[in-house]
Parts: sequence; structure tokens; C-alpha cells
Amino acid sequence: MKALHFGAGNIGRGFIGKLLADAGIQLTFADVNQTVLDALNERHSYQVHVVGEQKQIDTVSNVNAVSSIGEDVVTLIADVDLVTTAVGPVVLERIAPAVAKGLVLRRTNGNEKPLNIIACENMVRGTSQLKAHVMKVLSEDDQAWVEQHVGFVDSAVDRIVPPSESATNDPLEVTVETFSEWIVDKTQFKGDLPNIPGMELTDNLMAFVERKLFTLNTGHAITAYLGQLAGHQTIRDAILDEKIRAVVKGAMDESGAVLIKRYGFDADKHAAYIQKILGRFENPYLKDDVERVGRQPLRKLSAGDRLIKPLLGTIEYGLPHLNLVKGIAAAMHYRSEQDPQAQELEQLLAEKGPQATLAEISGLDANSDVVAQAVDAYNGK
Ligand SMILES: NC(=O)c1ccc[n+]([C@@H]2O[C@H](COP(=O)([O-])OP(=O)(O)OC[C@H]3O[C@@H](n4cnc5c(N)ncnc54)[C@H](O)[C@@H]3O)[C@@H](O)[C@H]2O)c1
Ligand SMILES: O=P(O)(O)OC[C@@H](O)[C@@H](O)[C@H](O)[C@H](O)CO
Repeated sequence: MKALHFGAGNIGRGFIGKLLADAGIQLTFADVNQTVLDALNERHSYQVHVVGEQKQIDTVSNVNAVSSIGEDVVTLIADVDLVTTAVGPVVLERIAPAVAKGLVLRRTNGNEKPLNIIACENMVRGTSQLKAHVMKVLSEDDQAWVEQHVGFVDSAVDRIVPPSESATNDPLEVTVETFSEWIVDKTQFKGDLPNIPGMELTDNLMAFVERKLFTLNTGHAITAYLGQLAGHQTIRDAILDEKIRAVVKGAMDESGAVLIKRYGFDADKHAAYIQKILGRFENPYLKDDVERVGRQPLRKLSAGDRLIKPLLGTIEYGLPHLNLVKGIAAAMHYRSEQDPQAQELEQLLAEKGPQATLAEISGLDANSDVVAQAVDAYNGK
């Protein structure tokens, strides 16, 4: 089996790429970072430090790399059995034209083997969004061929992988937590279902995606935003701050109440899921900066993402949301010199004030009670 993986970053090298290579799949990474591409093509291997109470160093071998800009990826898409991505939600649209070109070449070459494409991003049904971008640029004829031969498979992906703290400045080394979970929608595959150790198949993906995104990522983001406000540099320091922990746990409980109502999760098992996540945030073996976890605040404050979507659920079911609102207010205070979205947020706040800014970014009604509550929290009331 051959696979092409877009994005040789933290989750690409530290989780999805590792899992595919470990399964004996012939793996090529596609990226735009020339340093990473060159290192992969010189060594064809790299080290993954798996850290937790038990530590181990795994070597991922027999991997290649190509630039994702150019014809190499097009040729590969015409040939491989599996395409995966971990590039970040905003980049999916940028890789779609190359994916479309590769699919047209596959059809021209008469390659009728099933191909499956799986986006491994922190978003709800990211692969379906990639599919929409790809279909947009195809002719009707090609679209029909793609519908028949290509599976666009949505997934939920969970493993905390901060940028490596390599003592050797190795651009390929990556440090990951022990926990990992990759759940894919088995109803969307074309051809035989794959048997890849570490990939779990489900016919109930939405429950898993929302459980992960609106528990772990909701709590993670609020830890980052409150952490930065309180002057903490890392997620561990932030979550060990009792005042922050109470709000984070409260927000995960509020979001959890929505998930329990929507998907019928067992309340005790969900409480245990939250406890386990709090432990993962505390991991003493990982250095995860609040600035990585808080990155792209406009995305995180958008209507379908980890802060607003759970809040909308609490409103739908008439449930409490005090802690979610505190998290949203803290997100509006997020600042980062490296992050264009943080700067745009700051500019919007300066131009329009918190009420109009929050309404514009989140799609919430500017005159709603909840926006008024968030503005009060933002103003420290
Ligand atoms: N790091 C984590 O803990 C984690 C866990 C679960 C899910 N995710 C999700 O995985 C995705 C990637 O996150 P990450 O932390 O690995 O980020 P990252 O920045 O470490 O990796 C992204 C990689 O994509 C590459 N890239 C950018 N534009 C590209 C393009 N046009 N073509 C090919 N490659 C391109 C970058 O050079 C980089 O190597 C995100 O959607 C994130 O939400 C991350
Ligand atoms: O990748 P983002 O920016 O969507 O979210 C930041 C972190 O919360 C995220 O990367 C987590 O580490 C990850 O989702 C754990 O599975």
C-alpha cells in the first residue's frame, strides 16, 4: 500500500505519518518547508520521542518527501492508495487544486483502484470540506468519476504534539504524548476497509468528533487563553493554577452536558473522560506553550468551533454556560506577535469594540444576552 501525507509537521510526523509507516505503508510526505523536506530525503527516517511515565524513542523509517507545490504530488495522487493531511484547517483549500489535478491524472491514466482521502485536522468533517474545495474545480464528468472511485473519509484525531524541544536542533525530531486516538468514518471508504493498527473505524463519527473537539479542545483553548492572561507560559503551568482549572473544568462540564444530551453519552464515563484530559494537560514531560494552543483565535471563536458551538448547544438546551462565556472573553484578550489572527482580533477590538467584534467573529447576535455576558466578562465585570 502507498500513501501520500500532506503536512510533515507535529501531528504529521508525530502521529499520522508514524502510524502509516509503522503499518508498513510506503509513505511520502508533502510539505512546503524545504528544511524538513531536505532532511527527510537525506535520511529517510526520524525519531519520535514518546513521553509519559514510560518513555521510549521510536524510529520511523523508509519515508520520502516531496514539495507540495509542483507536479510531484499530482503524480503521486494519481498512483497512491491513501492520501492523508495534517496541514491545518485553513490550508485545506490551498492543497485542493493539486488534489483535483492528481485525480484528473488518475482518471486519464485509467487507474480505477479505489483511493481514500482522510483529513486529520481539528475540525468537524474536515475531509468533507476538502472534498467541496476539490469538487469546485472539477468538471461535471470528473466529479462523477471521483464520486465513484474516491472515498472522502472524515476523521477525529487526538494526540498532543507540541513543537519538539530537540537538544540537537534536529528539524525532524518530534515529541509526543503516549495517548493517541484516530477515529475514521467507515461508511465513507471506497474499496476494502483498511487494516491499519491505531486507526479505529466507526459508523458514528460525529459523536466522536464533537466529543473530542468540544471537550479536549474546548478545555485546551480556555486553559491557553486564561493562562496567557494570568502570565503563564505553558499549558501545564496554567492548568495547575487552581482558579484557571476551575473555569476549564467548569467549561468542559458545561460543554459535556450538551454532548450528553445530544449523543446520549454515559455521564460517569464522560466525567472520567474529562478527568483524563485534565491529566493530559498536566503532562510534566511535554512543554506546550499557551501560544501554540491559543493560535488562530478567529478560527477558535468562529461559529462551528470549540468555544461558540458548545455555547450554542447550552442555549439550545437551556443549560448553564458561565464558564464557557469566561473562556470566550479570555480568547478575546489573546495576543501574539507571531499570529496574524491575533493581530486582526486586536485591530477589530480597537475599531469596533468588544460587542460588535464578538458578534462579527462568532455569528452570535450582537444584542443577545450571551454577548452582553461575554462583554461584561471581557471588561472584568
Ligand atoms: N499538534 C497537535 O497536538 C494536534 C493534535 C491533533 C490535531 N492537530 C491538527 O493537525 C493539524 C496540523 O497541526 P500541527 O500541530 O501538526 O501543525 P504544524 O504547524 O506542526 O504542521 C503543519 C504542517 O503543514 C505544513 N504545510 C503548510 N502549508 C502546506 C501546504 N500548502 N502543503 C503541505 N504542507 C503544508 C507546514 O509546513 C507544517 O509542516 C491541525 O489541523 C491541527 O489542529 C494537531
Ligand atoms: O491545533 P489547534 O490549533 O486546532 O488546537 C490547538 C490544540 O488544542 C490541539 O492541537 C491539541 O493539542 C490537539 O487537538 C490534541 O489532540
